[in-house]
Order: sequence, then C-alpha cells, then structure tokens
Amino acid sequence: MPKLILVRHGQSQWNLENRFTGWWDVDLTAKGEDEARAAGALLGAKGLLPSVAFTSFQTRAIRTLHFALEAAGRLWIPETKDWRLNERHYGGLTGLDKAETAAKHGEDQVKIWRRSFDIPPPPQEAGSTFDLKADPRYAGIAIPDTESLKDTIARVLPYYDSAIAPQLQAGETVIIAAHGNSLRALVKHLSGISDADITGLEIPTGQPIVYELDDALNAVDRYYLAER
Ligand SMILES: O=C(O)[C@H](O)COP(=O)(O)O
Repeated sequence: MPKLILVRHGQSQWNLENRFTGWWDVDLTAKGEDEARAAGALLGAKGLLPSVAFTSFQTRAIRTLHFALEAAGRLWIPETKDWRLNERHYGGLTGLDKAETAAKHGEDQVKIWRRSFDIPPPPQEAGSTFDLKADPRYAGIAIPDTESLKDTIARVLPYYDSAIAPQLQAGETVIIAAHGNSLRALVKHLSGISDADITGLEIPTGQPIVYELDDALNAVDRYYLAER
C-alpha cells in the first residue's frame, strides 16, 4: 500500500514574528529546527522510512526536509525541489504583520484573505521590497503577484499528478516537505474536502501527516503520525 508523508516546515522566523510570508524566503528558527528533527525522529521511531523526497524552492521547507531525513537516517534518498510546492503567494500582504493588518482591515477581511478558497490577497506591486523577479531561483518562472488557495491548487495538483503520483505508483514511500497552503491544496484533493470546508483546515508546523493510499492512489486513511 503506497504511503505519502506530508510535513509542513518547522516554525519560521516570520511565523514567530507573525508576518505574512508566502514566497518570501525566510529561515527556520531554532524551535523550527527542533520541530523538523523531531518529525524525522518520529518517522524513525515508527519505522516509516521515506524512500523519495520532494520539497519546494524555499529554505524553510528544504532545511526541514534535511533535518528530518537526517534524524530518520535517510539523508541519502533522492530529492526533487520544485517551485510548484512553494507556499501560496501572499501578494501585497507579504511582509506585513498579521495582527496589524487585522487591526487595519478587520479580522473578517484578513480571514477571507487567509482562508477563503478563491479570493486572493491584493496583488504585490512590481518593485516592492518583496518582489522576487531578480531572484535567480525563479529565472524563467512566471512569478504570480498574488495567489488564492484555488490558484495554488492549480499549480500543486498538476505537479503532484505528473511527478509525485508516479513515484507512489512505483511503490515508493514519499515525503513532501512543504508549506501550510501548498499542503492544504494536496489534502483538499486527496481527502475530497469541499471548497467550503477547506477554510477550516489548519496544518501545524513539523507534524508528519500520513496518507495510506490504495493502488489507484485513493486515500484509505489519513492521520497524524504522532497519534498512532
Ligand atoms: O505564508 C505564511 O504567512 C504562512 O506560511 C501561512 O500563512 P497562513 O496561516 O495565513 O496561511
């Protein structure tokens, strides 16, 4: 039975500072590094050892993957990085303090920007401090100026279908280290969660989520590894 392990990166510096992050590249805090190591130690303790890894182009997810694989004794497995697993782009909110933004625009508006299915945050202006067009990792990639969850799904799922699903079908145990909203996109798809209900799904940092899949890659079970 194919198994898929999803891990959101450990606490990042901007998780700690409560700032909208999206595609901006921030590192893990010391606590985030510990969370990542603990995730890998849990995989080792439960004997759930990944054989193939995927992650985003973002440091917090890449380093989470590496800390976790090292703790599980699996630093050697093949890994693929792809921008399609990046966090959703937070547009013009990138870099802003979440509490200050709620005080300015209201809690309800901020909840819509953070959790609605298809309403994106306001777009990022060209030349903003957080414009990534000069970042070499995104050369040749059409960087969005904002993304809703629906937009995020539109790039995560084709990547899952073309690159990740074939590995699962080949019998590999796959780990994906990614982000709150790129993982919400995958969980929505794999668990058949409606557009309305996905607004209530939160993914905690550094907690491995396991999918047991049938041969057609339908989800048979989904659970937090720490709870089994
Ligand atoms: O990009 C961010 O700010 C966080 O990683 C996720 O933010 P959210 O909780 O608003 O989805």
